[in-house]
Amino acid sequence: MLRVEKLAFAHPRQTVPYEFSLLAHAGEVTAVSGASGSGKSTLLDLLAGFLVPISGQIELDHENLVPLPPEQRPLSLLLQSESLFEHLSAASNIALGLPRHTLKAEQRQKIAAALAEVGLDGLGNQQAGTLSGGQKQRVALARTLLRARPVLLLDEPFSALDDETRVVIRELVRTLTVRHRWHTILVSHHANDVETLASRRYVLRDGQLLAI
Ligand SMILES: Nc1ncnc2c1ncn2[C@@H]1O[C@H](COP(=O)(O)OP(=O)(O)OP(=O)(O)O)[C@@H](O)[C@H]1O
Repeated sequence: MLRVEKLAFAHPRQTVPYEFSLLAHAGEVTAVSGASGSGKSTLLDLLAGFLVPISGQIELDHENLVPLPPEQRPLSLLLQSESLFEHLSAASNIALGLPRHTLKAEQRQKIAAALAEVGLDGLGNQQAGTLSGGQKQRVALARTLLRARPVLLLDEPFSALDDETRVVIRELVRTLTVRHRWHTILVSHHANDVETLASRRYVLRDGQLLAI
């Protein structure tokens, strides 16, 4: 379980600090919605370690994550339009999720398995810049698979997709979350995404997360 407890933070000139508390379970999508400027990105930045809290806890299965720098935190971040290296192949982008010392044969096998799992069989050699928006999100999810980190942070991950692709990628996120027991935190303005995916929901209002 991911437990955020009274995590406090204030931006410069912010008079009343945020105080975030949240529970997210393995194998479930936990949604956070809220008005523009309510602090959703601030929450994700705190979880990812890009911002340092004043006080409070972030615990994953009782391990305190607050002292860990971003690269050592057991989480992956997936954004609206994924930052792939466009000149590299899909497979090379996915390989970035593997530890550096991984042997070539093992790399090939793991990349092929990840490509198959996200429905991109046979597209490993295609240059990332030539993939569709949905295919790019699949590549990003495949990279996340290989990173094998138990927390997935999603920041409006479906916003750049057309309606049909959105439904398919949403289902893929759900399937992978359940299969790999990820603690998936979805930040979204879209009621439909929240309705269809989330087991737990919070709304960010007046600097706090309210369970709804
Ligand atoms: N570096 C900063 N310095 C000062 N204030 C900041 C900084 N970053 C964000 N803020 C302010 O903190 C508040 C929350 O911003 P944040 O980006 O977390 O909101 P959000 O809910 O993600 O908004 P949106 O949905 O529009 O992306 C806003 O009022 C914003 O102006």
